[in-house]
Amino acid sequence: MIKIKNVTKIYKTKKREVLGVDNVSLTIEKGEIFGIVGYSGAGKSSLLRCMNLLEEPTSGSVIINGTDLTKLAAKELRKARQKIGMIFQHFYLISSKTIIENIIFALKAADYPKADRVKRAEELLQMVGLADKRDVYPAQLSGGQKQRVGIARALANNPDVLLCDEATSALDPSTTKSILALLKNINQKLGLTIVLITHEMEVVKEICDRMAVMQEGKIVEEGSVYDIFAAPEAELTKQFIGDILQLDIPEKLIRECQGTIVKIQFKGSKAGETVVSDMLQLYQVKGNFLHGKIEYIQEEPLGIFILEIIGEKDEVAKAITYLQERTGNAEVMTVGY
Ligand SMILES: Nc1ncnc2c1ncn2[C@@H]1O[C@H](COP(=O)(O)OP(=O)(O)OP(=O)(O)O)[C@@H](O)[C@H]1O
Repeated sequence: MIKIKNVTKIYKTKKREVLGVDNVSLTIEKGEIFGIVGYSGAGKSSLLRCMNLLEEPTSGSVIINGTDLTKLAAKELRKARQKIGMIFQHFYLISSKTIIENIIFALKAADYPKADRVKRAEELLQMVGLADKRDVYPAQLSGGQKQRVGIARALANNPDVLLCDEATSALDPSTTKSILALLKNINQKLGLTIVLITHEMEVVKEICDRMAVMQEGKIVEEGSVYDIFAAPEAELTKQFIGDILQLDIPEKLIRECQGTIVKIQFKGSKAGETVVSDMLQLYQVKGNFLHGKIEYIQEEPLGIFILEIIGEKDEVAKAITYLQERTGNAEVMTVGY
C-alpha cells in the first residue's frame, strides 16, 4: 500500500546541507496502524512529509496504491494527495470559521460536489463525536475537540491513508487516549491506513500494529509492536521501551536481599502461567516477589517480574535454569546464595 524506496531528504540551507532522511525503505500494509518513533530531530516529520510530498524527497520513490508520487505532474499530484489525509500537533483550524465551515472549506478545496457538502460535513462531525459543536468557533473548543475537527477535516475526502504528525503531543494523557481510541475506531470502521509519528512510546503501545524506530534519519529497528516490546534489539529502542517497562527497585532493598535476584519476562499466554509456583514446588528454594507488572500490547500480555530466590547454590542455579527454559527470558540481576 505505501512503499517507500530509498528515500533521502537533504535540506539545503545557505550555509550547509542537513540530512533529514537517510536512505529509508519501508513498506506499510493497507489497513494497518504504523508508528514511527524517535527523538526530536530524528527525521520523523521529514519522512512523514515525504509520504505526501509536502517535502519532495531528494532521491528515492514514494509509491502509494501502486502510484509513484515522485513521478506525478503537479495536477496529478494534487489529485493523489486528496486520498492522503493529514492531522497535525497544532491542528491548524481556521479561527474565523465555525467548525462546520472549517470542514466545508476542506470539502470545497477537494472539489466535493457543492450540494452535498453540508450533509457530508455533518456526517463527519457525527463520526468524531462533535455534532453538537457544529456552529461554534475553534477558540471555544478544548484541544481534544480541536483535534477531532482536524480528524473530521482530514477524512473529508474519504482518504485511503491518514498521516498523523505528533497528533496527540499537545494533549493531556486522558484526551490523548480518547483521540487514539477515535483513530483506532476509524481505522477499523473505514479500513484506513494510519501512519503516525510520535516521541511517545505509550502512543505506539496503545494503537499501533507495527512500528519503526528512527535515529539520525535512518530506521534502526522495525517490526510488530509486540515483538519489539518483548525483545528490542537497537540500543535506542531499549531506551524508549525502558521508559515504559522499567521496573525500579530501591537500592536499599537490593542491598538487603540475601537471595539471588532474577528478572523474568513472560510472553503471550505464558504471562498467566504458573511458572513461578511450579519452580517453587520443584526445587528447594524460596521466592519473594519484589516487583512486577503485566502490560497488554495488542491485547497480548507481556509480563515482567523481579523475584528474589533464596536457597542452596545448586538449587538456586537449577531453579534459574528452569525459569530460563520455561520463559526463555530470565536474567540474573544480582547473585546471592
Ligand atoms: N526545512 C528545513 N530546513 C533545514 N533543515 C531541516 C528542515 N526541516 C527539518 N530539518 C532538519 O532535518 C532533521 C530532521 O528533522 P525532522 O523535523 O524531520 O525531525 P523529527 O524527528 O520530526 O523532529 P521533531 O519531532 O523535533 O520535529 C533535523 O536535523 C532538522 O533540523
